Amino acid sequence: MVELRAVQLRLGDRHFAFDCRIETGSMTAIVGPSGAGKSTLLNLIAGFETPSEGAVFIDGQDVTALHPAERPISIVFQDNNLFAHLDVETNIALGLHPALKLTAADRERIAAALTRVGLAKLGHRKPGTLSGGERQRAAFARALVRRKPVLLLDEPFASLDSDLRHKMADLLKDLHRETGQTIILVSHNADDLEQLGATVLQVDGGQIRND
Ligand SMILES: Nc1ncnc2c1ncn2[C@@H]1O[C@H](COP(=O)(O)OP(=O)(O)OP(=O)(O)O)[C@@H](O)[C@H]1O
Repeated sequence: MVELRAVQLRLGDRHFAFDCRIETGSMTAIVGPSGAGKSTLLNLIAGFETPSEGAVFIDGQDVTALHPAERPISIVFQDNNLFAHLDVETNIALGLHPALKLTAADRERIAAALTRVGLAKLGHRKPGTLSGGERQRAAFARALVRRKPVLLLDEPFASLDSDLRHKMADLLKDLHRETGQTIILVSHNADDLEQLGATVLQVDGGQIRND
């Protein structure tokens, strides 16, 4: 499970205090008003923010001092963090092996992930030549090949039209069923959450709301 134990964090004049458990294998949606602290909660789990007090555990391991790359997670963020100078395929390959030493099986996995997100023909394009939705799908494909125990997504469907939103939500559901990963996402969209059947974690004023 993913656990935040008495975590405290200050960013500017904002104070965050999180204490919660997210069950292993669950699909959990972090919801709440703008500025509530949803992305901050995700950043604490990912390791982009470090608590001033308390600890973050993932599957029983204290990861509080670990760099994001050392944590058993993959991430899809709003800005989809793709490298602009590398083509889509290479961006995805980096999710598998930072040194890019790919086997034939790795290449097959990359091709399969691209096909699954509907980008089979765009593997050789640079992110700058793709639409926002295509970039988001490429970031999703990278998370697909990594297969870490925890998948974090911040507004993963934000720049997709409603048709594609549905398809990607279905894909996420299939992935969840197949891999049993713990999936934690931030979403503002009630339709997406209903479609995903996600367990809801309410954040407000920098804390978890328990009602
Ligand atoms: N580095 C920072 N320095 C100062 N304030 C920050 C910093 N990072 C975030 N904040 C503030 O903390 C609050 C929570 O931010 P966060 O991004 O977690 O909210 P959110 O719930 O994800 O909001 P949204 O739905 O609008 O994306 C916001 O008021 C934000 O301005």
